[in-house]
Amino acid sequence: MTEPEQSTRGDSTGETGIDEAMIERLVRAFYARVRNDDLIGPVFAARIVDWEPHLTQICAFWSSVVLKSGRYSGRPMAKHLPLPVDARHFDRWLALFEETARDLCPPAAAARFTTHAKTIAESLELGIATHNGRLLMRGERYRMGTGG
Ligand code: HEM
Repeated sequence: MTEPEQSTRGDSTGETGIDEAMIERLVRAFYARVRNDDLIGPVFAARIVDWEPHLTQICAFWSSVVLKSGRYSGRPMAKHLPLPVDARHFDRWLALFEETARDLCPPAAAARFTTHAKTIAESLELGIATHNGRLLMRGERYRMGTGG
């Protein structure tokens, strides 16, 4: 009674129809495209040896974000800080994500995923810039190798 958030197995968010199965389909299709991408594929290939545990974590992450299931308890910012990525990589990541969500999900669900992805990507890009000694102004993008 007091913990409604805990019982989300197979639950869906009413208006969008998002449930755990949709999240898993989206995550698998998205990372299949990511792995084939010439810009961001190599960044993942250099760090992820075994994809199944990664995909499990990412499904738990999206379940926590969208279904509020509390299944994910990692620290995504810390994992991204050392990565050699900037605005170009985030733009590609988002373009692939948006395209995959549009291909696989009903419009309201795709919009929901994409809105969250954009906010999180923006915060990761900001964190990475700061980690590399760049303080971004509002709306400014992080470009690697452009000095302080
Ligand atoms: C430039 C774009 C991105 C690249 C190249 C990238 C790459 C990576 C890599 C290589 C890892 C594994 C790190 C490790 O285990 O040491 C990782 C983890 C993760 N990524 Fe990203 N990422 C990007 C953007 C995003 C965005 C926008 C999100 C969310 C919307 C996201 C969500 C996650 C999460 C949740 C994890 C951690 C999973 C865990 O706890 O093990 N990533 N990412």
